[in-house]
Amino acid sequence: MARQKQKKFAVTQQRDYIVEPGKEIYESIRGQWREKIFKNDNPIVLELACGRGEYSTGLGEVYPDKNFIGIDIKGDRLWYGSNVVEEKGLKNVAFLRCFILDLEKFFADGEVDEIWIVHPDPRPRKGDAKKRLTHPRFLNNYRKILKDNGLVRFKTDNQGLFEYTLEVLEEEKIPTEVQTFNLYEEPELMKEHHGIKTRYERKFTAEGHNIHYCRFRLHKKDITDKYPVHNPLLSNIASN
Ligand SMILES: C[S@@+](CC[C@H](N)C(=O)[O-])C[C@H]1O[C@@H](n2cnc3c(N)ncnc32)[C@H](O)[C@@H]1O
Repeated sequence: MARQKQKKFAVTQQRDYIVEPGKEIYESIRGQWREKIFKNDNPIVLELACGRGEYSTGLGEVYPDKNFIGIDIKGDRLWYGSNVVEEKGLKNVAFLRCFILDLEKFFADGEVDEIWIVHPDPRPRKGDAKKRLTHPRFLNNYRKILKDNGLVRFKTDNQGLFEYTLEVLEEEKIPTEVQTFNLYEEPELMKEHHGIKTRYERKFTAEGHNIHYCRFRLHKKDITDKYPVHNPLLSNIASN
């Protein structure tokens, strides 16, 4: 019932900082986030698979001199996060509703300074490896929108996904700056998270899962044409 109400609210109320299908700005925002949404020149940080966007709103409060964009395909979750933005009066937090593989349609080359990937779906089936957000084809896409040497932070409760990610990074010759299988035992690394725990993290820790965390940097020189490129001028946004 509450979920239905939220969806109705989402289509009836306009919020300028939510970029979603049906809005004119949806197709013209590429390369213009600072100018059109944030009206400043500050760094842009993405939270991928953001759900309710706890990192965007939490970090947005801690770092008023950075811009945060929570990205997810599920609109009702973004609307939950947008209520937090309204309550806290945050001017540096926005949301984008799109598929993560389509990031290139919405961000220009080098427009993004940093990426957080927070508890994405683990996709444990072998045949689903291509859908994992740390599969090389996703890393390739992140390289295109990140500035050179841009930072990626990855957090998951899922040991299989974490091990898979470390394997991918090793194969791609991407060194991790830090990595831990139990973040909660690393007080220095915990500081980077500012006490923020997402809805899924609270659920997973209550079930006794450890939280895994690593960060690494991606270089433009490693962009490959091995994976199909989304051309924002050619692809149809509605065809997701
Ligand atoms: C397990 S939930 C985690 C949500 C949130 N980060 C948290 O920790 O509470 C994974 C989220 O990723 C989103 N998601 C999964 N694959 C996606 C994709 N390819 N593009 C956009 N969103 C995606 C889902 O809609 C879902 O909200």
